[in-house]
Amino acid sequence: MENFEDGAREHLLSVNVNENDGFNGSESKIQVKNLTRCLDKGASILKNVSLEIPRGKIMGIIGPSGGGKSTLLRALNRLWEPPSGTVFLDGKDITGVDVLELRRKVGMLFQLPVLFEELKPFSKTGTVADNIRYGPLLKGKKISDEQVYKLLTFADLDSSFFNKHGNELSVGQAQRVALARTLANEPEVLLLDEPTSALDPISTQNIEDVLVKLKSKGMTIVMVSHSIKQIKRIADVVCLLVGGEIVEVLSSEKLSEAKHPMARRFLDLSS
Ligand SMILES: Nc1ncnc2c1ncn2[C@@H]1O[C@H](COP(=O)(O)OP(=O)(O)OP(=O)(O)O)[C@@H](O)[C@H]1O
Repeated sequence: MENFEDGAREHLLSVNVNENDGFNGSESKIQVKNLTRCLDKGASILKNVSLEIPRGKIMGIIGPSGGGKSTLLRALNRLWEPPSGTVFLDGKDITGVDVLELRRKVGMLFQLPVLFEELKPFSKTGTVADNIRYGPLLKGKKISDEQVYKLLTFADLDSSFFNKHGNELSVGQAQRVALARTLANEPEVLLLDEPTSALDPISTQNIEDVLVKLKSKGMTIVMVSHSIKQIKRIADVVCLLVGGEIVEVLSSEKLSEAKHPMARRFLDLSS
């Protein structure tokens, strides 16, 4: 953590590690129990999915297209509203938690970053700094310039980005700003839906490095990726989702030992 100075470290650690919450490192941060999503026409996107997402680790979610990966991820911060009694954060049913509070705790980064041009009622300019400040301002907290610089540094962006606008950034830079903006909310969990699929290898590595740093601070990370290589590089645990069902959960070193025929086929064709 050479670049991340004390203030910002405290800023993140204060929310990521809570010694008194009754869990230890080996227990689940998120539990999914018998989660099903059916479409109006009767088809199921998710079929009775149960999953333990370990605290302070990176879990990769992989599987063929249309298998329900994004739907599962979106259920974890109620971008899709799961039925009550199916998703728990620190043992608490997330459908009983205020949705904005939940989304601060469980932040999400998408495949293509979108920076806000106008941030009513706080700013009309929509600079990188304005974007980073937006989440905390919504709950009445103004973060200082110094904290913004520290979040930029943490996301591997130098201070020249502070006053830039979204249209001056590459997709990779915008993705790192989006990450800094999410981190300004001090999330405990980070959900990522193919966050590097639009990025070049160097930008991809920058994002992966930041994710590994966040994990080392105790953050729980859940990442959907189509890259088996990426999953092997950074994930601790891998969940294989095929046709709306979890067919295997393995440590990433044991991915090649997956037994389910569809999972095997997917892995063979992807490697
Ligand atoms: N709101 C919706 N209404 C109708 N069908 C939906 C909806 N959301 C998802 N689906 C369908 O559910 C299935 C699973 O979608 P989902 O995006 O979760 O899969 P995925 O594994 O993330 O796919 P990909 O890897 O292609 O992104 C797909 O067939 C999709 O078309």
